[in-house]
Amino acid sequence: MELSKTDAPLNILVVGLGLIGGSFAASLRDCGENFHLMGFDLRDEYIEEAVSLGIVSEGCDDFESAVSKADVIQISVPMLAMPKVLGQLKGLDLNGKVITDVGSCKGSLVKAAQDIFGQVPENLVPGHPIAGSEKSGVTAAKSGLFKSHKVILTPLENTDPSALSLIRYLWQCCGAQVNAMDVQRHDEVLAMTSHLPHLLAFSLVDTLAGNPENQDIFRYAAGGFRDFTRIAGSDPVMWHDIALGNSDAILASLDQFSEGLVHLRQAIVEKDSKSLLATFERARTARQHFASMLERRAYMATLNENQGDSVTFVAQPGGTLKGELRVPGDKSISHRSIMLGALAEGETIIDGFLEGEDSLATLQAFRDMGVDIEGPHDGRVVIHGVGMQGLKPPVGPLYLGNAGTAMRLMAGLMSAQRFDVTLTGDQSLSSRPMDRVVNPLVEMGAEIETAAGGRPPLKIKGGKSLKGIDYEMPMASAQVQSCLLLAGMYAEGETSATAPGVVRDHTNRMLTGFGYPLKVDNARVSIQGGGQLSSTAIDVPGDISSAAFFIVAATIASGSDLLLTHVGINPTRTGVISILQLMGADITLLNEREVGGELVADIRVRSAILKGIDIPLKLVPLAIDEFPVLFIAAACAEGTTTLRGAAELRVKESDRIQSMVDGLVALGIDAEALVDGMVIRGGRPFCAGTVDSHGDHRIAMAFVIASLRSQGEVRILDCAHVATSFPNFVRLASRAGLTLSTEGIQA
Ligand SMILES: O=C(O)C1=C[C@@H](OP(=O)(O)O)[C@@H](O)[C@H](O)C1
Ligand SMILES: C=C(OP(=O)(O)O)C(=O)O
Repeated sequence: MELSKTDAPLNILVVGLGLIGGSFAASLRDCGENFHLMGFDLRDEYIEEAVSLGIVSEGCDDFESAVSKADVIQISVPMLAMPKVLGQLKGLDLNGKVITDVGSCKGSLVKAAQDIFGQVPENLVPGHPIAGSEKSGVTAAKSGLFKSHKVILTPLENTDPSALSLIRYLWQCCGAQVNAMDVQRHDEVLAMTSHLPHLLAFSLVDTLAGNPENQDIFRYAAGGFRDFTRIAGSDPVMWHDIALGNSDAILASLDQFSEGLVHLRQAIVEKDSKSLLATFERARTARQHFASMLERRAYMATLNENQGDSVTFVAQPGGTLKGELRVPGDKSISHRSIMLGALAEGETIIDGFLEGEDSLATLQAFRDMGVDIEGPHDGRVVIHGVGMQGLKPPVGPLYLGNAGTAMRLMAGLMSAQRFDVTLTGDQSLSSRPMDRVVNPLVEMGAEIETAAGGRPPLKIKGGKSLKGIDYEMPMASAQVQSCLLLAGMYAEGETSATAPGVVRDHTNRMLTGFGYPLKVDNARVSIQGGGQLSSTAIDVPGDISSAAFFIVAATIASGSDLLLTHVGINPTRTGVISILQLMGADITLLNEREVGGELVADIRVRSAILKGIDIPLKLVPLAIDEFPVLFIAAACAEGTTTLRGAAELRVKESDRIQSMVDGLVALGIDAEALVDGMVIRGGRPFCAGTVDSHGDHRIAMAFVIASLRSQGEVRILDCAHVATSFPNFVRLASRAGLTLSTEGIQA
């Protein structure tokens, strides 16, 4: 049924003028469309109130005549009263009308409709708005209650598509985000996310209220009690109906919860600190992960909802870098350590793990697939590996936040599992190309559905047998090569991936560390399927990509002398050092050593006068993540610096060529974008100004470094994502000698 383009209004009858029914009517009244809103309720005073508040324009006390006038009938009565209303509707002419409801349990509604009508009518669209309040009644009704809230519709196979689109449209008019879901899935999900917490709140308050000390308990109840029990003020009749209406799913989730509680109790009895800390930490990270997943944005931004993504860095001009710093763990190695540790037999202990959002997203994804992971606690993570075939199907999509590495590498692993998986990410990741991994994986026998243009989400079918391929990669990407090697562990025969040039080789090194053999022949890496991984200990060195900001900082800030300790100097990652040395930088590697298969050194940097260069093509993949800050170095160098062969920069967390050119120009630098690089004519100071990081962590940090040579304050917008790779950047930068503050929330 389409909304007609005639002047006649659409007649909408709301049956049950409580909080939800009243708010539905009020929201439609205010949306500017041509609706005639009618209200029916068994309580006359509710009808009168709804009319006098202007929530409906017609109060109806005769059900039959109200239904005869209605085009849409919205049933908003308590769950257990639904069958009665459906029974009354059965005897009436419902031709051309659309019926919908707002009940919290869809299974019982569908069953009642089946019992009453013989089969669920095609024009019945079951619905459930995920919004409410602990207040009830028509006086609590509020236009805007559903704005930006989710509404779940659970159409059946025989549901009339035009009825479904009309109901979808009405909820959209209320400002809601409408999703469709299977009836059973809806009830299971809601049992866990809504029904269980409500029952717990009711039960806790009831238990404490029965305590003889209750006066004092309630008088001194602090924030935790208030937060936890707010929903115990909800409508008892409604929750009685829900408890009985969705009893199977609720009992299952209550049992699961009770099991967790018994565990927790036991840990306290036994003074088992390890178990208590592990539970609390798992819960805390999961809470942060879910919060940002729901918002599809950075964790830090969700910590303070009022600030949204609007974290601004404010960097004051000048500064000198002195002393010693240790940057956080390597992001590439951290991702891989979780993946291989999870699939290994036995316990893998990781030290120096990067507690940044990207690697935490990988960690959470493996927890979601049933892997028991302790920590991170001061960089230590303990993974109880489940073996090559031990992952379990996750209950929902795996959310990978901002992390391209996580999505591309996991695409390889997930293509070989027995179950279906969907990989999703935030706005930035959702716009990055995935066909570079999807195409060869499909060639190996994987089945993967992407969104338009080969973008995420990736819907990966389980139960496929993969076959080894010999793949010539079109771009120098470690993510593509690693993805194919990981898939290759599960494929029949040999899988080879040849990169056009040198790419980072952490996967090769780590596979060797886990006892999985592979052949490396220059840029061609081959792996034989069917092997095993044996757990190991991993010491993650500091991330040279994070150290790069301070290497450039100490180079361009006069009088600096900085020591960066325990930094990974894997030769496939040191392009930034080679390029800066070609420009004249004073960088010395001290105390070079090998730690767990990776080279590590302390890096001493003293200020130097830089000159512009043509960046050698062969160094480009070895410095691919460091170009944002290298452009800052180039702006400080005398003469022209030219970069070519770096079109990959256009498909990182932002288009890093455009983001950097825009920012450099805004700060008075002569910079020009090329299709695959940039020309910078350097040697002048940056002027004061504001730049947009476009939510890209490396752009944000690069412009902080520019402030060392600026004539005034540099403001950098949209910096929350710095937490993806460098969670303590502001603290370390300030300690090293920059004057940096944040507006919004603390990074
Ligand atoms: O394999 C990895 O860990 C990474 C590879 C690089 O991406 P490409 O493979 O797209 O070059 C790099 O930019 C990314 O930050 C991490
Ligand atoms: C490109 C980067 O990471 P990813 O591809 O994992 O998002 C980066 O950290 O600069």
